[in-house]
Amino acid sequence: MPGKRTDVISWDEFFMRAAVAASLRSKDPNTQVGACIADTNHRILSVGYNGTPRGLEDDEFPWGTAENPLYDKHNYVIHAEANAILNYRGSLKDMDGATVYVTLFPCHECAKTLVQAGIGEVVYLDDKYDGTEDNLISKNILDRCGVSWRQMSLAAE
Ligand SMILES: O=c1ccn([C@H]2C[C@H](O)[C@@H](COP(=O)(O)O)O2)c(=O)[nH]1
Ligand SMILES: [Zn+2]
Repeated sequence: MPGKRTDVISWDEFFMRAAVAASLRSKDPNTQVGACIADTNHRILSVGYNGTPRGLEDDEFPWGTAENPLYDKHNYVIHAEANAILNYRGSLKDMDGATVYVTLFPCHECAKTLVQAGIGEVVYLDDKYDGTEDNLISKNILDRCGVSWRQMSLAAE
């Protein structure tokens, strides 16, 4: 009898690759973010990426930053983590203790939202805003609220 395959990808890699796949849908020319929420039974609950709110045409959208807040993408884009939570159609109870896999370390607004949704762990790929005020606040929120965070990497193909 042939043995089973053993060189399968880990759960971490599986969920992070789902987050990366979601990020490929983002229209943001500067930073594409994907998020994948997996529960404690290794089930994917939801995925999301950074994009415009439904109804706001992302082809006509000004995807840059601007001094005038009216024309700055940051004031319009829904973040990947928020989209992943909002895309979920089940009970929020399912998110208790779940892990979010994100391609970018969550901002402080997302950190608050993740905490409030019951997420227990954040696994991220990139932390390109490490050390900024927003990033420090985010880490402070996660630490104080008992949400653990760790970085992982994906092997290049
Ligand atoms: O927690 C986060 C933080 C940021 N994003 C999104 C929002 C924007 O579309 C980009 C950031 O753009 P920059 O040009 O790098 O400022 O990333 C997110 O989805 N989640
Ligand atoms: Zn955010």
